Amino acid sequence: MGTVRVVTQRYDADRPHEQFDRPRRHTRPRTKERPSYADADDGWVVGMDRGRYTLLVGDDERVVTAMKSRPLGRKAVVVGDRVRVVGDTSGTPDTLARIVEVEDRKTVLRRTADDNDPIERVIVANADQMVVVAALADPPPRPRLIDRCLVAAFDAGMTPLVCLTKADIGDPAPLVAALAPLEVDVVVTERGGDLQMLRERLRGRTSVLVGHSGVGKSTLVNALVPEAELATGVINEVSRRGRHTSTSTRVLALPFGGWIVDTPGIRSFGLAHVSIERLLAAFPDLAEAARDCSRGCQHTASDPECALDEAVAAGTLDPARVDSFRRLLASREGADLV
Ligand SMILES: Nc1nc2c(ncn2[C@@H]2O[C@H](COP(=O)(O)OP(=O)(O)OP(=O)(O)O)[C@@H](O)[C@H]2O)c(=O)[nH]1
Ligand SMILES: [Zn+2]
Repeated sequence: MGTVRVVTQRYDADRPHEQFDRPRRHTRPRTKERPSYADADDGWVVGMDRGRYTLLVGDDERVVTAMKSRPLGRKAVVVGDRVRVVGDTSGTPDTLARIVEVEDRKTVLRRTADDNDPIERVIVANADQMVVVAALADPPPRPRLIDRCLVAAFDAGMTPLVCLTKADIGDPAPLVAALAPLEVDVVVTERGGDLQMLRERLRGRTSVLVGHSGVGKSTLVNALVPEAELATGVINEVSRRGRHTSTSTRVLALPFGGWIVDTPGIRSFGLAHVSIERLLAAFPDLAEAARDCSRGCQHTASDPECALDEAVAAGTLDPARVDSFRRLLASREGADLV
């Protein structure tokens, strides 16, 4: 299993533990009906493969294999979940622990329904940043796809970061200008360039990388996590079988602190469920202005008395920002492949 190999090959052997500003587990919301497992350990799901979960358990982050326990019923356990685990959590080879509780998720990234699987499913939980990787050339950028990824990030509750690759063969200026009104952070990379800006943005966070084929995701991951390359072959082998693509999501530890969630299985996002209100909430200034809209206003350019237009006319809102928001709203329709 690729996951175990990568996760165990962490760099922290020669680094003080404190330097890893990883998400902590101290807040553990509980619901009333849940049984309390006083003796359970806290775990973090970093990989899954056919019903077996790879967890990091305890402060020493032992790599433990676990299965779902019966009380969880049909509740899904996904990569990124914070869980409570009982049984043998020593991490000794050939032992199997049991996941008894799944903590409330801070963020959820959903994969769209498709012909093989008509249900929208959570693929990653609790990531705090989505890195939208897009090439400036070869393949040419697809601005609408970037917009769709941004909608998915806002909906999931993740901070978006756009990473524009291949600046050695393409000009970032037009895309950077198009993204500016959204106030999304952008980093630009190029062949042979250093990745310091990107590292700064990844440090201490749990980031999901998304982007369609050929944009340079693997190149980035391999540069950021030297050991990742080792596992790539394993992952590709798994994905090629087709059926298991969605189970090959893995978490990679960044040598400078933080984590990358590698999701080769994401082909498109389900955005149909994203409400106008949810998207609007990601734009506090627009949300404020839209409080003056009539009930049922869809905030599009064709809504007759949208308060966003009134605020633009009054000079209190940036028209480019309103246009960009409307562009994102419109991008929810359609089903571009990532
Ligand atoms: N010119 C240039 N080429 C790059 C850059 N980054 C990656 N490439 C090339 O782009 C091609 C695709 O890169 P990958 O890293 O395999 O892209 P990917 O997004 O992982 O694609 P999949 O593996 O298909 O998902 C490779 O030939 C890379 O060498 C860059 O910054 N500049
Ligand atoms: Zn409106």
